[in-house]
Amino acid sequence: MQTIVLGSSSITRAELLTKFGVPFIQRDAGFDEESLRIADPAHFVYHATKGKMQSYLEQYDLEMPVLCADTVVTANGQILRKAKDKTDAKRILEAQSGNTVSILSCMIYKSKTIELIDLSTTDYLFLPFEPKALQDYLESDEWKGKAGACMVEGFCKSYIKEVVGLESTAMGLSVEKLLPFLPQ
Ligand SMILES: Nc1nc2c(ncn2[C@@H]2O[C@H](COP(=O)(O)OP(=O)(O)OP(=O)(O)O)[C@@H](O)[C@H]2O)c(=O)[nH]1
Repeated sequence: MQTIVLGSSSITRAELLTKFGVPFIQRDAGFDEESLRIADPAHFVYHATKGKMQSYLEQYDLEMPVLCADTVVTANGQILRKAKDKTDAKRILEAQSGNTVSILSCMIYKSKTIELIDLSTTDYLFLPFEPKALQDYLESDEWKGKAGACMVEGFCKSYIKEVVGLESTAMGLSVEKLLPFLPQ
């Protein structure tokens, strides 16, 4: 399979590509999502991904195909981004405890011949987070750099009562949907 560029600084996205056997190099696309003033989660995650791709293409050519992505978590109609600090992480996680949470991931894959845009959602119904476990998670700092301070494969896993959608989407990259389009 041809090597692609992961235009993202995300460790989790790198781990997902590795898990699915996709050869890649990693470059930060260098786009500041904080510049976006968009309230709708789907619009936000699409324009953030588009911004990352545009920023990448201002710096690099398409000799190698490139993949950019963005992820947001929503609960009660609010966008829950990355937590600024532990207090913010507590607020964001408490908004998800015992609640229905949607995690939206958009990805744009671009080569010389094709462009794929995918926006997928994974919906969770979480049981209430146990207060001591939540406090331990907050102390762990594992929530840092994660949309919604959420780790569906980690802290949140034991609280999943119902799920509809891919785990990879919830972790930041719907790899299964990309695989059929990757050059062999
Ligand atoms: N491990 C883990 N990471 C998650 C989960 N949900 C979201 N993330 C990560 O949270 C981050 C969301 O922030 P983004 O702004 O989309 O991406 P980023 O990490 O800042 O990286 P860039 O693509 O360079 O912007 C991504 O790295 C996702 O992979 C999860 O359930 N588990």
